[in-house]
Amino acid sequence: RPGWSREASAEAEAAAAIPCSAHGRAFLDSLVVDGAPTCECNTCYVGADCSELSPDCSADVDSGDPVFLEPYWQKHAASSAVLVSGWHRMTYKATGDNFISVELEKHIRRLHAAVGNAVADDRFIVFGTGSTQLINALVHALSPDSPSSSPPARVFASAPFYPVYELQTDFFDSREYEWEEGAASDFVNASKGNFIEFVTSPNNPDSLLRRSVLGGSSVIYDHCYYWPHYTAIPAPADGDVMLFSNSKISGHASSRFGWALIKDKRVYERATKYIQLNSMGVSRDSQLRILKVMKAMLAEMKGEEGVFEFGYATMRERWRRLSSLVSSSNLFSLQRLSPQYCTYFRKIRDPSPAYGWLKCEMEQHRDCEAFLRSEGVITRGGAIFHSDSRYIRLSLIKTQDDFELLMLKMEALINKETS
Ligand SMILES: C=C(NCc1c(COP(=O)(O)O)cnc(C)c1O)C(=O)O
Repeated sequence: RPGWSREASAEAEAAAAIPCSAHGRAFLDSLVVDGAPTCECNTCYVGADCSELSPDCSADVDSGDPVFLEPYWQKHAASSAVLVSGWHRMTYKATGDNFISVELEKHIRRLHAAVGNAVADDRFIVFGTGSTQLINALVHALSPDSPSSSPPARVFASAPFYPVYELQTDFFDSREYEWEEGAASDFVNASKGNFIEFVTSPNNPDSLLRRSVLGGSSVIYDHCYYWPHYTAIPAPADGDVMLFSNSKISGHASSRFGWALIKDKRVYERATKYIQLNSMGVSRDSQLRILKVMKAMLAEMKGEEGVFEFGYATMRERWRRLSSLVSSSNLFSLQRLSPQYCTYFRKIRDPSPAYGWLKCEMEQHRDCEAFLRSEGVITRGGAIFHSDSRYIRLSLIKTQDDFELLMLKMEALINKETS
């Protein structure tokens, strides 16, 4: 079958060549008009080629949609592309047990070793459709496995926390576990009960490095952001249960790929069974694509062209600009982050968080989300993270257009309020 890939390659190159100004792109599966994929524009940009900026359009910094890395992959087009034949891996089987690609597992372990952000050697691994699918899988795996004879596990996180932990625990509503409201300190002295604590480090929404309040073996460490673009890596994470998401590493949230590193064999077996019953593993097409992306990241590791060097430079500059603007007025304040030694970069590195955790300091702006929305900035309100409505989260990981629009609106707002 020589030359069978020529048509697929030509199709992909043609879509990539469709001009969408610097404010959009066309994909192979974009909406087709007159026989060709159409441009998908960044927020507020319109027109066939995304070249027009809509007047009075709000900056949208609500979701943690990691598109800030798109330019990196456009620059590394050749090393990150993969061409899928029509007969590629049609079987349910993968090369390893539990629907796992052996090569992808190998590369994940190489990535942790190269970055030094987690102890992976004596850990089992479970793949998930996004780390989102693993959140409830791990709660199940850490809960009592005979709910009729033991009380449900008490699941909690310290505010402000990523709301999906509670939303899933309530939604799946099992006899094995239940969500506990309240501050972690409420539980520290409680003797009874099997606790499951979520510890997000760096945390979403405030990007601070965190430790467990309870300690012990039933802590789910969510290290979704524990990578050099967002934080210093002081030492390899060494928790019994650690959750990672490729969405925030390479930016490919669309491939829905995450993994858990688990020390205890029984916990690993229960999480694996959950994934088998829930989805029979992660799409093998996604595993193939993420394998190619990981190979590309590892090939450029520590070089000028590394994804972490690119990501850090981008996020550090965004934080520098935002924090400088915010400190120029007394309307707002941001979380305090200080430079810290990073074992990956082998230097003290500046803050470069994925999110700004902004407080509206004025009494009249108590509902900070509503105030900023009225000024043309769409954010995620603090109450969603079980915090005060005086706080809002600003996503700093979207496109450069999104960040520039945010800065434009914030500058105008600060100038107006302080003139
Ligand atoms: C997209 C967003 N969060 C993703 C996320 C996830 C889910 O990521 P996945 O794309 O499902 O792997 C898990 N854990 C934390 C702490 C997260 O922040 C968000 O907060 O806007």
